[in-house]
Amino acid sequence: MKLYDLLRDVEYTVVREGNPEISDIIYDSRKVSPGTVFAALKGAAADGHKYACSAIDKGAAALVISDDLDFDIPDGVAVVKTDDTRLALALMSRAFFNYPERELKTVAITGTKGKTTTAAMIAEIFEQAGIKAGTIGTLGIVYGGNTYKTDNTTPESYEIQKAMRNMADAGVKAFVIEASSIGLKASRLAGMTFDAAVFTNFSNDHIGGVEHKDMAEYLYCKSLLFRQCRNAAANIDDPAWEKITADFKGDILTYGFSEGAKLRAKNDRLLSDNGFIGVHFETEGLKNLSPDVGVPGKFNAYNALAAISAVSFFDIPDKAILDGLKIAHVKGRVEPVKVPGNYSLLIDYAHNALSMENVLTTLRQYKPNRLITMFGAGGNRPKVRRYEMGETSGRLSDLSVITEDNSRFEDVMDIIADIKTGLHKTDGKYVVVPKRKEAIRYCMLNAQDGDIIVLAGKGHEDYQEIKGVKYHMDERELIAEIIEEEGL
Ligand SMILES: CC(=O)N[C@H]1[C@@H](OP(=O)(O)OP(=O)(O)OC[C@H]2O[C@@H](n3ccc(=O)[nH]c3=O)[C@H](O)[C@@H]2O)O[C@H](CO)[C@@H](O)[C@@H]1O[C@H](C)C(=O)N[C@@H](C)C(=O)N[C@H](CCC(=O)O)C(=O)O
Ligand SMILES: Nc1ncnc2c1ncn2[C@@H]1O[C@H](COP(=O)(O)OP(=O)(O)OP(=O)(O)O)[C@@H](O)[C@H]1O
Repeated sequence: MKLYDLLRDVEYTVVREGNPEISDIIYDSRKVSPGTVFAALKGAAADGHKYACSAIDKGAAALVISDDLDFDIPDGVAVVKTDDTRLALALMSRAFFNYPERELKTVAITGTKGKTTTAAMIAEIFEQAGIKAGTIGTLGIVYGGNTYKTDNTTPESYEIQKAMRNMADAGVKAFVIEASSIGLKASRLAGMTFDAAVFTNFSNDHIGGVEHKDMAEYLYCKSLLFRQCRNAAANIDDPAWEKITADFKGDILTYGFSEGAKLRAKNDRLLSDNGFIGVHFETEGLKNLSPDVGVPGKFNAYNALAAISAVSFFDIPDKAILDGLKIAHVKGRVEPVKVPGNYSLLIDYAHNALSMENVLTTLRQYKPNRLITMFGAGGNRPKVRRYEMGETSGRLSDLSVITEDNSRFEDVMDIIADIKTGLHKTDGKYVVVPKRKEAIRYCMLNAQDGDIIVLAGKGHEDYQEIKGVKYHMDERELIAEIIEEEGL
């Protein structure tokens, strides 16, 4: 594509004439190859303008800058100047990948908590309706059964546009993205108009360092999403909803348990039945539904409401909503695994005391026969984490099954001894089964009716790291092997 075609949506002035054919857009000088355009971004740690010279040395055909350069531009290199090179990068990337959003139904979710879960629910509902879906968020770029890791929850605009193009070319029809406040601030979503934008909730997070200067800025950045959407939905039970959606020019679909919500929820109750751990509620107003949501805790009723609101802007049958909400989950986060027997087995990524506290407190509300937590702790990481995890599990579990995790260069039994030190501060019962597969076997063979068993620590990971080597280890596979070996 010719440079000026690429720049068709950008406001710029020409510093050095030239309209070369552009092979790719690059924003990191180290990745420049001949014939590319280099966009100089000012970042938290560096200023891309400092690397413009090196980009030219590597063959960049054109530069997009916002500041004057302090060297003579060699002949044959086109240069344009714009106020905001991050915005220019986003607009050029859309054009370069031929506006993939035009081929996709698009949903963006913002909020402090619940983005990843809500995105998974929305994607599953689309899939249940026969519409192939792709997501971008904390888990990475996910579509067609594959996951591609990204550096950020909301990646750089170029990466988003490229992923959307790949999705559209692979037959994906619905695209769901987590819009982080930092991503919005850094124009990573600039130029796009989403079919639907959803606000989940707002609380203190991401303040300080390279993130937001204060809560006001954090709120403002989240609100930016509602300037670039055709439809909007917001959690009316969160006091920040009006401020966050203030710039939306249209009717907001409010959801929540409050009287005034357009999609009103009521009669919520925790569900625990033969391995199914979730939450049930009914809705009225916009839709009369009675969904069983397959992930635990009342907060997941809110995520489900956010998902129902989002898909209500598209022509999605109620059955797909109900089926989707029943099975949607985020891999490795309170992920249910089907097992024979009348108990629940969950895989969760909790690998520190805080996340363990969150998940175990949520599960305690289900009043299980016993709450059993199997976990280890990482080697070559602060020992305090082990003491804290031991103490938290001891306090909140009926039985702790202590095992190995990524022991790295440490002896597993030393790590287990540290966990026991923390656990001994409580009167929690425990057993030690050092080999992880054997620990899972122990949990499964000793499960009683109504137990909830959490395999904590590995989550979505499919490896175990021992002495510098990452060995394949997927807990789902281990569970399947145990079922087969034990004839369960
Ligand atoms: C503070 C921040 O947001 N940094 C992000 C930003 O990097 P940056 O622009 O600050 O990078 P920089 O190192 O200052 O460099 C500036 C420019 O010079 C270029 N450069 C640099 C060196 C060189 O030799 N040549 C060169 O051209 C860089 O490629 C860059 O374009 O742009 C990068 C590419 O998009 C991001 O990966 C990076 O995210 C870092 C890893 C990060 O931690 N970001 C966090 C704060 C973040 O974005 N978090 C949100 C929220 C997560 C949540 O909700 O939990 C997220 O969406 O992930
Ligand atoms: N709607 C919600 N309200 C409050 N807490 C929630 C909600 N949804 C999820 N959580 C809690 O936040 C954790 C993270 O959830 P999720 O990954 O869906 O959110 P996120 O917005 O993507 O967060 P992050 O950016 O931290 O990854 C969950 O494990 C749960 O403890």
